[in-house]
Amino acid sequence: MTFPWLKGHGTENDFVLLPDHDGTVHGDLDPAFVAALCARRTGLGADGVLRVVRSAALDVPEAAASAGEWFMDYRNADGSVSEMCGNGVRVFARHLIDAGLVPADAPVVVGTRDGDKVVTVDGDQLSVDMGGYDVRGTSKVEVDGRVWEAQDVRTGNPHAVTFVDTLADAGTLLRAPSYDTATYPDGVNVEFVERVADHHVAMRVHERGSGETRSCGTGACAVGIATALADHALDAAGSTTYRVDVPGGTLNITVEPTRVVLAGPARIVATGEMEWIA
Ligand SMILES: N[C@@H](CCC[C@H](N)C(=O)O)C(=O)O
Repeated sequence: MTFPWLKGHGTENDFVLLPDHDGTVHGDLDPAFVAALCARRTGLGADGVLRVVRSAALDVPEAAASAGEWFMDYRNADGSVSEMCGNGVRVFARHLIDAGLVPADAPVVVGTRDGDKVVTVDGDQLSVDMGGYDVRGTSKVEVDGRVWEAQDVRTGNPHAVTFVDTLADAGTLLRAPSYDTATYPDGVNVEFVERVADHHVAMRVHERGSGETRSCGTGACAVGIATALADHALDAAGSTTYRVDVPGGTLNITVEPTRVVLAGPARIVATGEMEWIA
């Protein structure tokens, strides 16, 4: 059986897109198949999979509640499900526009397991209103025997944001940092943040289900929120913007009291028809 696929990325957080408009091609999307597709040496290689499916064709409550025609069925590289992917939803919207599945001149509503997200396009920048966030307490994360305090920030999915002197402190990140399983019973994405200048930071991330990646949109939002709060930077209008450099590029994060907006480039780089024979 052959089926369509695309490859895309947002600041080098890369995805295989699987158009499955009526949910008839990939069934429930087998986690083992996702992991095989994403494998860097033996598959196509990706940080995750974005299944492109009509909300009406997917039997999950968030799809039933969505006002958007299209639902981003997101999976991590190990096949696990996550609630949200900030870079993924921007790449997803890029595809919908390029493929003529939505009008190019209007905001794109995308259903996700974290609720509907609205993506707008301005030149090569795609911005997504990520909606509300939740700042909780702190816990510890550990890498190679070094322990840091981490801020618990929820941007649809769980994040532990750690400020370090230099990003090299995070070591090779070949294995997941240790974290407090009572705080994060479902696992966590861990961000390491180095200050660069006023309203400008750099980060590395170890993603739950995908390992170290070159960028993480929800993670950059969590970093923007944690840094803005640490800096008491919300201005009189209650809004501030941080530049967040990731290994794969630059994202801009606007933090407001009740929502966060993620902006950056998102590209489709290849498209084709696949026969999976592995
Ligand atoms: N890279 C994504 C986040 C993907 C989900 C994450 N690994 C999780 O399990 O929560 C992004 O751009 O936000």
